[in-house]
Amino acid sequence: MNNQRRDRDGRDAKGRERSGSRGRGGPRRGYSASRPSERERRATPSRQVALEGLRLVREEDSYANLVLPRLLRSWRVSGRDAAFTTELFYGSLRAQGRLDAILGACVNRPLADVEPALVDVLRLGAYQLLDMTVAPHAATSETVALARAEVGAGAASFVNAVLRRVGERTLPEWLAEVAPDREQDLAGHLAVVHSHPRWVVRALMDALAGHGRSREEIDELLAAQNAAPSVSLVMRPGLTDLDELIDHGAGQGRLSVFAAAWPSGDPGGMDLVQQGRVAVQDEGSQLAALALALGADDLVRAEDAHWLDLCAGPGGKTALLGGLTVGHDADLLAVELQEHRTELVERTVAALQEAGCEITTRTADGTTIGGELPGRFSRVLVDVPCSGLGALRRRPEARWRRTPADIGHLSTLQRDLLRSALDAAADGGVVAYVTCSPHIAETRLVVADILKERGDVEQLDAREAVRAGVLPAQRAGVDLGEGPSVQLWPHVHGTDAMYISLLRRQGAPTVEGTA
Ligand SMILES: C[S@@+](CC[C@H](N)C(=O)[O-])C[C@H]1O[C@@H](n2cnc3c(N)ncnc32)[C@H](O)[C@@H]1O
Repeated sequence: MNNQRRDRDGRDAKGRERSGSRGRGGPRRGYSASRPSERERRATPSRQVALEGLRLVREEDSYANLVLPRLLRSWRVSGRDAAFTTELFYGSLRAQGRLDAILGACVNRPLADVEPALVDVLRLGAYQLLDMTVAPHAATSETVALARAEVGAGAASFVNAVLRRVGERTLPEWLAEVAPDREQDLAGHLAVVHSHPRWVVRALMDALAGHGRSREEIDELLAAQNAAPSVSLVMRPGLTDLDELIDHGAGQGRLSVFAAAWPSGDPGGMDLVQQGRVAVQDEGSQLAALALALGADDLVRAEDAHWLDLCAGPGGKTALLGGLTVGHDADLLAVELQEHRTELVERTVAALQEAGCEITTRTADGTTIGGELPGRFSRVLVDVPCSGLGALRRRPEARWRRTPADIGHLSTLQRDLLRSALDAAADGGVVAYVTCSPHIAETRLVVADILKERGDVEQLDAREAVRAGVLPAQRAGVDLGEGPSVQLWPHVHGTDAMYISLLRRQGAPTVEGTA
């Protein structure tokens, strides 16, 4: 199965893989036949919820960000307990590589030989001891109790012995012992210290250099990828405004003209979110959509009547584009390969459609749209499936799932989608090629290859177009690099590492009456 599809697309509404499972055929959990929801509820189930979340991510390949809210709801964990569980669960996933290096030094057999469920318990215990402000005796005794309840008495004494060894040193002391020497093996050192796979560290260093920044920024970048992102909201164009959001407790966004900042917690209960007038969306994603919907106004040289979103699910950028078609008197076609994701797009844009925006959705393979509707669209967004290496803040488990082989499969699909997007563009139409990965093979190399291959495409300077979506007060100060494409970074812009390249088609055949 295509890894990209499995990881990004092949899931049900609960975030579980639809078919096939990484856990299938692997070691089964041997400690309890029942799921937490079937077991006796405990007074403070925070750690049980975190453990069950780790199991679902490991065995069922679930997305952490979909699993956790569901578990918190079904276990009725809220307030400070929910905050504790969230930090423990996400933190243990992010720190997994570093924790395993430390645990490996405390266990007298390879960690790979320890039952996976027990490794999950050990990770939770070690994370509390080394990364959280939990009192050491509480961290150890609670984790031992968790092991006893979930695995058995023998497991409890094993966990007790291992965590006592872990607790003998602080995190810096452990890193000094288990991380390779920085001078001799920089990538290996950073991989342990910042808990990223070694190949990802290398790819990100290459990405920094390839996008005109310094490799020296790698520590800052990796640290930013490990920080929990603040919650940013997007206002659907025409459906709300900042004053209304401020009345609901939000603050002004940092960069995007459509952003608002949510102080803390889950904004999902807010009426504006439930009505589809506001949603959670990273400001980098907002800027990518706005670069095309607002910033390309002076770049489009075609009749500006038809817009296309070629990879639309779940519809976050579709909604920004769709809401802004109104001011341009245009319509928007949103294409998505996976039917269940087309349904998500439909839900996302429903309030905009009710407000009169002409948005049509369609389940189709985007690589064929250029052949089917050639030369029709004045603006095309192609937000391609990618490795997601720029969004690790919000997908803590993704770094452990991806492999270098994924990049090869993905970059072939990315090229095919970009070719189709360009074929669908009218003469003078603008295509925005977007990824949430800074990997050079998914960004600059894709664009460079397509530019080499086609004589009907010119690359535009995306910086001014991106700037058009930035709040006026920040415009002068925002560093958008050397151009012509824009690469955003968590450690520089506080956004996901979105890549945005604008291409204009010239000399496309004019198509009359294509529908
Ligand atoms: C990066 S996501 C798009 C995110 C979306 N633009 C948003 O802002 O919510 C890429 C999407 O492309 C879809 N996709 C993958 N292959 C595709 C194809 N051949 N044609 C159309 N869509 C495809 C995936 O299912 C996924 O929903």
